[in-house]
Amino acid sequence: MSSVLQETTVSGQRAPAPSLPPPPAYLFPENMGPKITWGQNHGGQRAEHSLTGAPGGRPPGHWPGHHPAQLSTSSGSPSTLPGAAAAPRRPRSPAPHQPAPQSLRTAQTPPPQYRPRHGSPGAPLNASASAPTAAIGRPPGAGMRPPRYLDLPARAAGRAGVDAGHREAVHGSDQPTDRPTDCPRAPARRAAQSEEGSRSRAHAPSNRRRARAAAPPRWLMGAQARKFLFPSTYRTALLSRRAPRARLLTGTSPRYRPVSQPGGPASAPPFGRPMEAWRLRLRLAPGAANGSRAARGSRGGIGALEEQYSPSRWSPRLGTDAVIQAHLAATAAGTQRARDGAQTSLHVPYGDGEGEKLDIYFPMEPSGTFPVLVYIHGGYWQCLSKEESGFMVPPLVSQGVAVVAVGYDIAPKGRMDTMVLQVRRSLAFLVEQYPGIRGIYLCGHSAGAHLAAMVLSTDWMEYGVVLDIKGAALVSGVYDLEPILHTYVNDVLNMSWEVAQRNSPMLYIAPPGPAAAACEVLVAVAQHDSPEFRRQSQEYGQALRAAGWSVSLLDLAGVDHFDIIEKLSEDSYVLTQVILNMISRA
Ligand SMILES: Nc1ccccc1C(=O)C[C@H](N)C(=O)O
Repeated sequence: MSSVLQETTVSGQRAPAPSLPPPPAYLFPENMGPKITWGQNHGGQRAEHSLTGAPGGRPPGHWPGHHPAQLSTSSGSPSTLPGAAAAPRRPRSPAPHQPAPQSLRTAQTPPPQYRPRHGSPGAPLNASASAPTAAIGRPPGAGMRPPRYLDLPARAAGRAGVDAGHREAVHGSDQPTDRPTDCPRAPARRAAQSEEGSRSRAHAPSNRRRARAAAPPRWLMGAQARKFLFPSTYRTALLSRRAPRARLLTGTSPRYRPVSQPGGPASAPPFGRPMEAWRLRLRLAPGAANGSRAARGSRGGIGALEEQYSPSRWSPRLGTDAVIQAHLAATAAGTQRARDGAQTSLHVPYGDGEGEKLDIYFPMEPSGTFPVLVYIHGGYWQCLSKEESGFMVPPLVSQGVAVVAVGYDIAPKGRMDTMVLQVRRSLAFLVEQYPGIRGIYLCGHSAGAHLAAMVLSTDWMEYGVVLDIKGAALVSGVYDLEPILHTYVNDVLNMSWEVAQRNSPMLYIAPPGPAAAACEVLVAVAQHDSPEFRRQSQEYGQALRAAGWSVSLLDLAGVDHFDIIEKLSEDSYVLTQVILNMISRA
């Protein structure tokens, strides 16, 4: 691979959309004024190899509203992925779905009139490594480094404008983006619809009635699905209702022994230990109990953690709800296109369970044997399905690679242990049933990257097969589940601390076995993933490498948590090319 260091991100500037009827502001609190993007320079990063632009020769700004694909990788050393502490976010577009004239500009610094909404995208992945507060008050012999994610307040110091961004998000004069769309197969939502569908609609506000003509009404959805899919809308309600999570978790985890609650007796720390500084950060600021946003918000503690684990809040492209809707739409449409264009075997059962099915997309010109890319979808273990998991098929099948989209039982039906087991079993099934497979490659996104990483740490003896995974692309994944316990994501997953531990690939990194010695692992993360997601990828990649795996860390510029994977539907996307390269090299 040639060695070209990227210099600048060229960005498209969107014009303000023509005036649209104003929606109730509370529906879309995240959408703010005109959108400007700016890029970042990864100079100074030790990059073994890197790519710039679209391999297909498309001009910068080819993807509507996207940066040209850029990638910098670091495969030779456990170096830090480049951050972009100086690169602020662009404010919201009033109508992101409007065609955007691409006036190109390069910018190293943000225009002064724009404040970052969530601080620094692409913040250095190791920003907290030297946080001096980390060790304060640690009891002697505890021998335990506080989890990095609890350094959020310290790291938030570099996130100028977070609070301001929140205030703006809540009180700003917002403009509509897209209507809410559905997660087409989300069981929680389906159940909610059948359960509530017969209720009278007379109580629906009239503005929602209008939206109903084209989209299922959000008030018919179950609370969990609503919260998950429309985080910005739900957030306000959530803040006023929910008990502080730190309190809910107390006692469940040895690493999370209760801290004294606000107003509680500070002089009587639980378990007779002095209170540790990092635990104190789990305390909600005074006033949290009455649900004030300022108290629970983004200044640290649980509020900051939830923000870090809400990928939609970090996208510079679209508002929180809109980016999720766009993701659901893009993945579903892409899958439909793939099914129309490829030879398939759909809904092949790999187990007895209803959800234990997989879709196979065969290569265009099948030869006797072919490599297979097994795709494991994301959706925070509670959304999406294999029905939205074929969008990356066309560029792969045209190059002689089969694709298998694995279905698994998402929460609440599926528990974490079950999901991991199901995905592992699907792999065992494949090698048993299809001896023609010439090499298995994994690709997982987000929660799917977590599951793929768990597959990497499988002892296949237990499954009675010899499984030779030749490569894995782990895209924007979560590899340590413990922080998830403290966020809304666990409301549906309901993981205990033990479950989170035994399903954290970060804690089960074994040296590659003889079969895995040649396995190449790509750990990819988006520039506009949250610092926590970026940290997780970096630390997992480094840990794998330290254990002897062959790892490439990929920091993809100009993409967020969602389009980092959506764009696998494009031949010219840099990650598509990297994956195809990985497969052809083996
Ligand atoms: N990964 C997803 C895939 C599909 C639909 C939603 C998600 C989310 O992660 C939603 C999360 N509540 C967020 O704030 O981004």
